[in-house]
Amino acid sequence: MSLQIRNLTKIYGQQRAVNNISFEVAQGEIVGFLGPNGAGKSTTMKIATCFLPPTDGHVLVGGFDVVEEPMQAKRITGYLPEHNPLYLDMYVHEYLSFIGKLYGLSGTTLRHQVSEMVERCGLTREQNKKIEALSKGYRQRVGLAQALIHNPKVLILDEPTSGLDPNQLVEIRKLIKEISLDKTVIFSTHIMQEVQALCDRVVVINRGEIVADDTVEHLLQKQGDHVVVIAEFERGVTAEQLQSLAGILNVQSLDTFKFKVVAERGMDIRPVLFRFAADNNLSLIGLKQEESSLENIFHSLTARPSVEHNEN
Ligand SMILES: Nc1ncnc2c1ncn2[C@@H]1O[C@H](COP(=O)(O)OP(=O)(O)OP(=O)(O)O)[C@@H](O)[C@H]1O
Repeated sequence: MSLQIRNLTKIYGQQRAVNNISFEVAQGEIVGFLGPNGAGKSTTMKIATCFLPPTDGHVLVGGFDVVEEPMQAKRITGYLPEHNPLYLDMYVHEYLSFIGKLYGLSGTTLRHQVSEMVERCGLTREQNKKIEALSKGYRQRVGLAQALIHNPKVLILDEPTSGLDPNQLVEIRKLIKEISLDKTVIFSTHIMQEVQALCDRVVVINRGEIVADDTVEHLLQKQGDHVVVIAEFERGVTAEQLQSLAGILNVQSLDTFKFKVVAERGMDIRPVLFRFAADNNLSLIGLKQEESSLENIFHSLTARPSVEHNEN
């Protein structure tokens, strides 16, 4: 079952938080939803899970429109909201049963689903504890277990690994990978290794607009079309001077005398910069070629200063 976002817009008061975005997550795909703080990820996810109405556009979950057919859409959707809200007074087992009942499960089916989720999410030893007594990582597991209790076909996870320690991070990622095998999954994150570890595709949103929708492999290849060098001089150089050197496509100022220099693939611009420094009697105090990485791609796609869209 797929998730389709079609020309979706959300306006809060004066602010256009999501601006006419469209993308699709196909059945069986795991898609990473990336973007800087305030880009519109949670808003999109809240609309896709029927927690917020859209201002305009449509979201279809397994073909069901979340505004026209919310009950059908919710039945096949599992949602882990940002900050993982839980009833801390409840016991793990009791809480999962409660959520299962909300989804209409009862009797043997309910008992079976609760035990299965307790086991799959590694909660066997914790199931009789109160949620308030659990560590952050185990609370996150409870959050995932509740999202999965009704065996949803579509999983929507909002920052499922935020705030976890490195060990828990690896475990929760492994768990997401396992449970995702037969599901359509979209999850938001700020961690690029996570995207590389888990995703088939990434959708990047910036200031409410989609700025990339591609496979991780493609994005890395695209960045590989250019060579990026960070050059730092001791004094007296301008971006314009560097820009005028042969073979250089673009120069971005990072600090007073520190620059990000972009050239075409296959060209080593380090000797050019070195000669420029020697000819002008300048000291070059740093010269480093950057590896292509998702971090760099994310940065270049979303680096513009955050300006809020206003409706007037
Ligand atoms: N209920 C609300 N009322 C008014 N503005 C809101 C509301 N919820 C979100 N916003 C604004 O909409 C924009 C998008 O917020 P959203 O929470 O969707 O971003 P996000 O990409 O999930 O960010 P983060 O990575 O920080 O969680 C932000 O500028 C935010 O302040």
